[in-house]
Amino acid sequence: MKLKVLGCSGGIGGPEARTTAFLADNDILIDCGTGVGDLALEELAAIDHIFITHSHMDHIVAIPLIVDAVGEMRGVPITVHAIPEVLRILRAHIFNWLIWPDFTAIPDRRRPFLRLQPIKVGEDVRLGTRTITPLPALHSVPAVAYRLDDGNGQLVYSGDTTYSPELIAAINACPDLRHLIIETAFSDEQHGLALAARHLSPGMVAAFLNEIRSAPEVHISHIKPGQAERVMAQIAAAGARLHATALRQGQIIEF
Ligand SMILES: Nc1ncnc2c1ncn2[C@@H]1O[C@@H]2COP(=O)(O)O[C@H]2[C@H]1O
Repeated sequence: MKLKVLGCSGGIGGPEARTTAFLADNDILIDCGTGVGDLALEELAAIDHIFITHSHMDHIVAIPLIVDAVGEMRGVPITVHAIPEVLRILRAHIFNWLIWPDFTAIPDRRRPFLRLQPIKVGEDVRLGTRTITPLPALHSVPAVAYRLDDGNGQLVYSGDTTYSPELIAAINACPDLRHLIIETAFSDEQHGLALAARHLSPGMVAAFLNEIRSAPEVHISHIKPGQAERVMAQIAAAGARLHATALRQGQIIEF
């Protein structure tokens, strides 16, 4: 599988700071932040599936815009996969005819532009040779991480999470973990905010990484704008067993 980082910043602020979205091959999005806005219309029209970690704006903002942009061009709906709590929030607060039209009923309910598909933690979703599995995460709103597997080892993406023994256990259950994309939203000076907003700080991510029993490449994502150097230096200084590098917008991970 080929994963292209369209955005991996914890916020906006110039062309290098797009919010989270990963393009898997050419037809699957994992999260749907502002990074999606850089795709051409033809690339947007090729997206059949969108997997969402949680309902926060920086991870969902492009869903309504994609559906409107390419709905007419496609013969089949775009399917948004998420846990039921997240789908309820999208229905109530986004596709409610007030913030955005309800594209699950456009042009009509039998052949809509958008389909909302509930998923469950631990249950595989198979798309051809690819398997995508939601894993437990712990954030300020209901959230999941994802495991991606195309038969050549696994990649785990944490989504937004604070320290989670359940996620650590799920990561340690991966038989051949090649890549771990893990968030570190805030610096150690903002540890209190990291706890309040249920994110990770460098000290917490080092403790998290020390619990991982395999040896994946570790990529740090979701650093808040302007904090990248400080956060990466603090992670290095924490001396975790696993070395970590900052995930870059535009980076391609193949596994
Ligand atoms: N007390 C708070 N709880 C949660 N989020 C907060 C709080 N104060 C500020 N925020 C910000 O609101 C943001 C919402 O998206 P994030 O979870 O990425 O990161 C969060 C923080 O940057």
